[in-house]
Parts: sequence; C-alpha cells; structure tokens
Amino acid sequence: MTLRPPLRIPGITEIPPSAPGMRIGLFGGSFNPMHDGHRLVMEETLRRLELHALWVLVTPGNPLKDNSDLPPLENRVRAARAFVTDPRVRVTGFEAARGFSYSWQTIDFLTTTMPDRRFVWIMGADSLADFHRWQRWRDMAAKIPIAVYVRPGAAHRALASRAAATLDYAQLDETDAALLARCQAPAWIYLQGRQSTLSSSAIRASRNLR
Ligand SMILES: Nc1ncnc2c1ncn2[C@@H]1O[C@H](COP(=O)(O)OP(=O)(O)OP(=O)(O)O)[C@@H](O)[C@H]1O
Ligand SMILES: O=C(O)c1ccc[n+]([C@@H]2O[C@H](COP(=O)([O-])O)[C@@H](O)[C@H]2O)c1
Repeated sequence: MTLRPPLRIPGITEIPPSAPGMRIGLFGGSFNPMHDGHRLVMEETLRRLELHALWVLVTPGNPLKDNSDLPPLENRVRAARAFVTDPRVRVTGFEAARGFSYSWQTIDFLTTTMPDRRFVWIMGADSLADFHRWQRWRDMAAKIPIAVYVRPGAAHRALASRAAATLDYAQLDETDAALLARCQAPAWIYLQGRQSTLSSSAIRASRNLR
C-alpha cells in the first residue's frame, strides 16, 4: 500500500467526533481555497441526502495534480474552517496523519474502523469525469455510496464518463436522494440543482492579477 510519511498536526489532523448511526458525507478536496461553489455542494448534499454531518477532507495532495504550489495543509484547513459557518460541517486534514495518498485508503480505513456510521462520498461532476483514473476506483465504489453534484461545464463529460457507464446499474433516481446514505454500496446519484461557476483556480488567478 502506498503511504506518505504521516504528518500529525495537533488540532488539524484529528478525525471529527461522531456517533453510531450517523450519516456522514465525506467531501474531499484540495480547497485551495474553499469557495461558495463548495458551500453550495455542502448545503445541497446535507439537505437532500439527509446527512447528520459532513466532513471536509482537506487532502495533503491530489495524486493526479501537480502539488508543488499547494499551500501547506494547515493553512488550507484553517482557511476552510474560517469559511464554514454550518456547525454540521467539520474540516479535517486527517488523511495526512495516516499517511494516505489515495481516497480508497480513506474509505477503507473509515468503513473498517467505524462500521456503524453511514459514510457517503461527495464529489463535483468534474471529478466523476476523471473518476476512472483514481486508484482502485471500483473498490471505492463498491464500499461507499457516492453523490455527484452538477457543475457547470462538466455535466456531459461526467455522464458520458467511463465510471458512469460502468456503474450505470447502481445509479439511483434523483428523487431517492434521501435513501442514498442508507443504501448498501455500490449506489450513486447524480444531483442536479443550483449551480456555481466558481473554481479555486479562477480565484487564484484573479488574486495573482491584483
Ligand atoms: N463550483 C462547483 N460546483 C460543483 N462542485 C464543485 C465546484 N467547485 C468544486 N467542486 C467540487 O469540490 C471538490 C473539491 O474541489 P477543489 O478543491 O479541487 O476545487 P476546484 O474549484 O475544483 O479547484 P481547482 O480549480 O483548483 O481545480 C471536487 O469534488 C470538485 O468537483
Ligand atoms: O485516490 C485517487 O486516486 C484520487 C485521485 C484524484 C483525486 N482524489 C481525491 O479527490 C478529491 C478532490 O480532489 P481535488 O484536488 O479535485 O479537490 C480529493 O479528496 C483527492 O484526494 C483521489
């Protein structure tokens, strides 16, 4: 298993508190920085999936991206915490403390150590379009239900993607969103709704122009 050197930062890399039976959304990302598009995804999934909590997993580094300019984990976690206002949302960098590089490692760990919680992976439509390039993506889809949220410019690529085709048989109707976290994987849903054109890269580009 590929592990990076564990990085433990007090107050930053702990797993949020939870209780048996809780339905918990896992929203992974670089969050460089967090923006209102992320807020929209969090609000919509919390409500429509009837989640008790949503954990923002600030990644030490997306394995498919060049992370050389990525600000330190601690800075991204602190900035995301300052941005979040909903008390159900908890921001953590816990993947770094475990030395995880890949999301399947996170899913494996959480579903094994906390089998009495109902975890759901949350991603934007652009991530589904690339999902077949994630390490062990099929194993991940077999372990945890997945909610995909519409993103401007990504809808077609997402629904025509290899992962969408492979998992076609496990797609729930959007009207059954509240059932997703109660379902056995594989199960996934594509959520339409309010959309945001915001992206972290556009925000970084506009900051650099100033
Ligand atoms: N505007 C948005 N609408 C829907 N989903 C989004 C939006 N912005 C980000 N996401 C989703 O949030 C998760 C984390 O995204 P990330 O932190 O990479 O932000 P980003 O804006 O996509 O960043 P970048 O522009 O640097 O690629 C991903 O699953 C991504 O698909
Ligand atoms: O596990 C993988 O192979 C993998 C490949 C690409 C992205 N991810 C995860 O997807 C999430 C979104 O990443 P990002 O950079 O698009 O915000 C984040 O949690 C990454 O660690 C995971």
